[in-house]
Amino acid sequence: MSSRNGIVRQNTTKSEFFDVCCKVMLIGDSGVGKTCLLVRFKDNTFLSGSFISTVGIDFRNKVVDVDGTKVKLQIWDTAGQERFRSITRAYYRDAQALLLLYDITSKSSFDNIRAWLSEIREYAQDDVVIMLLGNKADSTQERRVRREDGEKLAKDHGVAFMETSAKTGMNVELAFMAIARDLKNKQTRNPNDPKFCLEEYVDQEKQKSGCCG
Ligand SMILES: Nc1nc2c(ncn2[C@@H]2O[C@H](COP(=O)(O)OP(=O)(O)OP(=O)(O)O)[C@@H](O)[C@H]2O)c(=O)[nH]1
Repeated sequence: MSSRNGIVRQNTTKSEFFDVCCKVMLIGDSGVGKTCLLVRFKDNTFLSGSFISTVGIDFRNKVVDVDGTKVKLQIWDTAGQERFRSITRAYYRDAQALLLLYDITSKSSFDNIRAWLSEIREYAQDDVVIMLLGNKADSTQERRVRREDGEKLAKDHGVAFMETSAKTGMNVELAFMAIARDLKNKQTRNPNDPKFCLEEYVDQEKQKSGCCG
C-alpha cells in the first residue's frame, strides 16, 4: 500500500496499483453486445464468430488513469437472458455505475430499456451512475433504432447517452473513461470543488472527437 495526494494507493497484485476502486455493471437484453463491449475495452479485440451467451455473471478488472489517479474498474458482465435475472439483480446494489445497452439493430432491445430502468430504480443504489449505450453502431444497414430516439430516451430519464460499436471500437474507451472520471470525482472531490456532470462531459468529448455517436 502507498499514499498519493492523500489517497491510499492499494494493490491486489504487484502490477495492479490503484487509488480508487469502482464497480461497474453491464446490463441489457441478451445479444446486445455486453461481453463484446467489455472485451473491446479490456483487450481491444472483437469477439466475432458464433455468439456464446453469458451464463450468470462474470467480471474483469481494468485500471485506468484519470488525471494521475489510478481508477480500478471492476466490470461485471451480466447475462441478459431472463432466466438469470434473479442472479444479476443480486449484484445491482453493489454497483456504482451501470452501462445499460441496447442494440441499434433490435427494436425490442430498445423497447425493453424502460423495463431495465424500472428494474434499476427498484434494485440499484439511488445515486448509481447510469449511461445508456446504443451498441452495434457499425451495422448501419440493419439499423432499426434512430440515434435521436436513443438521445431522447436518455434525456427523458436524465442519463448520459452514446452509440458504440464493440466491433470497430467506436466510443468504447470514451464510455468507460467517462464513467471512471465520474466515479473518481465522486470519491475524491473536495466539498467546494465544482460538481462533475457526466452528460455534459460526454457531449463535450463527443464534439471534440467529431464523432456523431
Ligand atoms: N456488428 C456488431 N456485432 C456485435 C457488436 N457487439 C456484439 N456483436 C455481436 O453480437 C452478438 C452478441 O454479443 P455478446 O457480447 O455476446 O452479447 P451479450 O449482450 O453479452 O449477450 P448475453 O451474454 O446473452 O447477455 C455476437 O455475435 C457479437 O459478435 C458490435 O458492436 N457490432
